Amino acid sequence: MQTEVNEKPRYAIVASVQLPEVGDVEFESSLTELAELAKTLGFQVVQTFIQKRSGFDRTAYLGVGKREEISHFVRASRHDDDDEDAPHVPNSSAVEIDMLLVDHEISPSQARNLELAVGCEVMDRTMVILEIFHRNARSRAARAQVEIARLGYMAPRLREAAKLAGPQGRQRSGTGGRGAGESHTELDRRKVRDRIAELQREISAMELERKTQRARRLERQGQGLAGVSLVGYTNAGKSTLMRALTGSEVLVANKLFATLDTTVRVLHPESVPRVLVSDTVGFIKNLPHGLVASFKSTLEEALDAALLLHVIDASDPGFLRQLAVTDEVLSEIGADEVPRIRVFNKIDHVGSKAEQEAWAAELRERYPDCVVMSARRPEDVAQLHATIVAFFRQELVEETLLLPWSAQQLRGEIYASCQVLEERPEEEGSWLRLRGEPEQLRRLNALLNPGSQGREKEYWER
Ligand SMILES: Nc1nc2c(ncn2[C@@H]2O[C@H](COP(=O)(O)OP(=O)(O)OP(=O)(O)O)[C@@H](O)[C@H]2O)c(=O)[nH]1
Ligand SMILES: [Mg+2]
Repeated sequence: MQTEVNEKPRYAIVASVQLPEVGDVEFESSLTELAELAKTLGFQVVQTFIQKRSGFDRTAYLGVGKREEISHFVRASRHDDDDEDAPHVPNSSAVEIDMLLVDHEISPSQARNLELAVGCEVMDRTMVILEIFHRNARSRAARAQVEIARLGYMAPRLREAAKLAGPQGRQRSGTGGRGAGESHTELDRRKVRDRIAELQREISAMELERKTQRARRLERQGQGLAGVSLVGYTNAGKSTLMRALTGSEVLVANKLFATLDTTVRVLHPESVPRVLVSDTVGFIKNLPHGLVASFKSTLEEALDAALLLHVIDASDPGFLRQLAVTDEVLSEIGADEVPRIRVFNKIDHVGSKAEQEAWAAELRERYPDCVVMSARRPEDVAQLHATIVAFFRQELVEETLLLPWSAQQLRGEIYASCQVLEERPEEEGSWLRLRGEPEQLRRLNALLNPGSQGREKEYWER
């Protein structure tokens, strides 16, 4: 795993093209987000260059004039004294720029041309996100998934580098004398393909293991799908809520994509039926496609859930866009059918008490069944806990069952999965008046009366 060797701050500049169909608010919030993402990678953004264009420049994303402006800025930041062209750019002398971040995904050749034009490394939005995922992935499965996405992204870029380097420039691409550029590219391509296949096999094996574990867990819980998933945009507060709702120690961090694996815990204080809460990976605008695909399995837990809590940062000016992105991704992974409660979190972070109240009222009006809360207020968390429990209770039905003395091993499961409203011991066993999920009551019925009504009769007649 990558350790942060270089603690020295690194300085970056950001560039973005504003297309005519993109409004100022959306454009700005995307840039702010990119700066946050950059911060997560240890970069400090010192300058932003924007250009309004009807489309991206085909060769190098930005137009010629903007490329030159940036190139001057970068050179000036390096105090390049030999460079008589190097202009005096105000404020540029304080730090040395070593990265240009671009707020779109650009093609390998655009990236390459842009690098040559501005004189420093270029990273596009996709690469930035992939890099964060790469650093934060913890479990074997998440690491493999991220590696596949990275390889998919890097492969055409390696080819581009080799192509541009050509036979004479091979040392530039760092390949060393290993045959002609072309065959080297071929070799790389095969290596990448093989590695992806290998990773995919690993993931399949892990998935199988996970499925078995999940089945076993569900079996043990004996309660079908009483699960809640916390989903939502990155940094919305999902893990914080998970912690508050389950009393567990999951990673909470004020950085993007702190959580990359799904964790599952039991709702605490425990309820009847027991509810499992899972925390999931955060969503983001333009999630690289390789990641959407590879994280589907991580998000599968979300699809298992009977209820989704869509957590939204109510204090973020860009919350509408974030909400829409989450809705889109959920729909892409086929989660439209799962009941959903919108949870507007971080209301404590909205300004004065009066502003918080006004904003909460507005949200409640706009989204009638939503919850507005702060994960930092225990009373709000208790309220959310109650909302979750109520959701699962509304589905419950009542039934009276006989638990024969010979089937006492089921007692634990019954008490864990149903509310026992009344218990009346009789000669043949205990009569239990239960409230539980219809599915679970059917299951208990089948266990207590295996196969047929006849058996049930036997109990009576014995
Ligand atoms: N003020 C305030 N801060 C909160 C609240 N909930 C969470 N936070 C903070 O928001 C930051 C992000 O919280 P997380 O719980 O890690 O967010 P997440 O949604 O799990 O983020 P990812 O794992 O990156 O998707 C942390 O610094 C939390 O302390 C809240 O209700 N109010
Ligand atoms: Mg998290």
